[in-house]
Amino acid sequence: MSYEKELKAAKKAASLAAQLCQKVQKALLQSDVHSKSDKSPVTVADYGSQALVSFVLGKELPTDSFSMVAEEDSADLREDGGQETLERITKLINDTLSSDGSYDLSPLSGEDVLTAIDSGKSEGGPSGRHWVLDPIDGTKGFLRGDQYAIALALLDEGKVVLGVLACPNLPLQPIGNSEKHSLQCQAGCLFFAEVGGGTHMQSLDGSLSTKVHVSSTENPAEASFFESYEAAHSLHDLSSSIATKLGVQAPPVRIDSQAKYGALSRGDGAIYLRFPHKGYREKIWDHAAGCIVVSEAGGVVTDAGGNPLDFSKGRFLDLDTGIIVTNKKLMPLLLKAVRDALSESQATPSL
Ligand SMILES: Nc1ncnc2c1ncn2[C@@H]1O[C@H](COP(=O)(O)O)[C@@H](O)[C@H]1OP(=O)(O)O
Ligand SMILES: [Mg+2]
Ligand SMILES: [Mg+2]
Ligand SMILES: [Mg+2]
Repeated sequence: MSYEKELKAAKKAASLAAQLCQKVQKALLQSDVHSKSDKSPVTVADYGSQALVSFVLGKELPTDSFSMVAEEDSADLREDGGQETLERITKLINDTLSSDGSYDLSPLSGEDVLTAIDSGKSEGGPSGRHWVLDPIDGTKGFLRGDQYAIALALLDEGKVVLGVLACPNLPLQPIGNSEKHSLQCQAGCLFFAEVGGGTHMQSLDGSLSTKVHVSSTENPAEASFFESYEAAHSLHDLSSSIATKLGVQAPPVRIDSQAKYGALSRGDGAIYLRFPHKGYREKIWDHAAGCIVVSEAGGVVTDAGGNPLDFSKGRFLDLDTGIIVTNKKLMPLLLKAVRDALSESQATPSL
């Protein structure tokens, strides 16, 4: 089955959401940042991106029944004091839509925006089609002026069939350890993948796309690895122990968000290690788009036990310990290094 029209709609939605986020990141005001009940940050751009993606998918695919599993909801915006924030979000969306000019419509109201945000409340699951959206993945990176991604995927009967990653601060050229990238001179990258069709990358301002492939290295000594920038999101000591056991020589490349999956899909590094602190439950929107972008580029994404990620279980991933990503040749060696490091860390709980 081809998902051509769905992929076209997803690329349009993620690109417009990226424009909205870029606008906010350029003029970021502290008043645009709020704390959610789990103390994680959320900004007008997270809400605006979610509403815009929902709105664009509805416009581009008017005949499809619409179900979406997305990170944000409108509860905080509906509370006393949320009105001013909602007005900012509504203006951002209307400005983005009117400068794009694709749709002939009257401006959206605050109520339209709340409804669009709440269209992301689906539970997903093994049957039917569900869009899966992280409107800003890596909000902490976004606030620091670093990497973030708009991550949109489509689940069909429990499988990820397409994924789009808009990475506004990721340069088109390969990234490595040393460079600090300037935000001014870049258009950013759009990665997209459809099941059986490979992974492609283009610039967010619409250049021709190129097919990308993961690194083909078989030699761990030549492989560099990605991990979270935030130590609170992934155990850096454990990654370092895995990398040492594997024989990786380069220091970790630490960047925020699913931009790591995008960078990996074009061979910037060969490995991604993600080991959240005990008790953290991974959400499907944090991996669905990244997972297909890497696997269609020839990579493998599994949990720490070597099992493929199962996106059919609802809003959460139900997995063994952590997530690891690499190419097919390195995966057996990586799995062994992970097993060894994990059993050592259980013997030495400070790791
Ligand atoms: N305590 C946590 N541990 C692991 N991941 C987290 C935690 N809190 C939030 N996240 C999510 O992890 C992802 C970022 O991970 P990374 O470290 O790879 O940038 C984001 O999806 C972020 O959510 P959000 O979408 O709100 O930014
Ligand atoms: Mg968040
Ligand atoms: Mg996220
Ligand atoms: Mg998010």
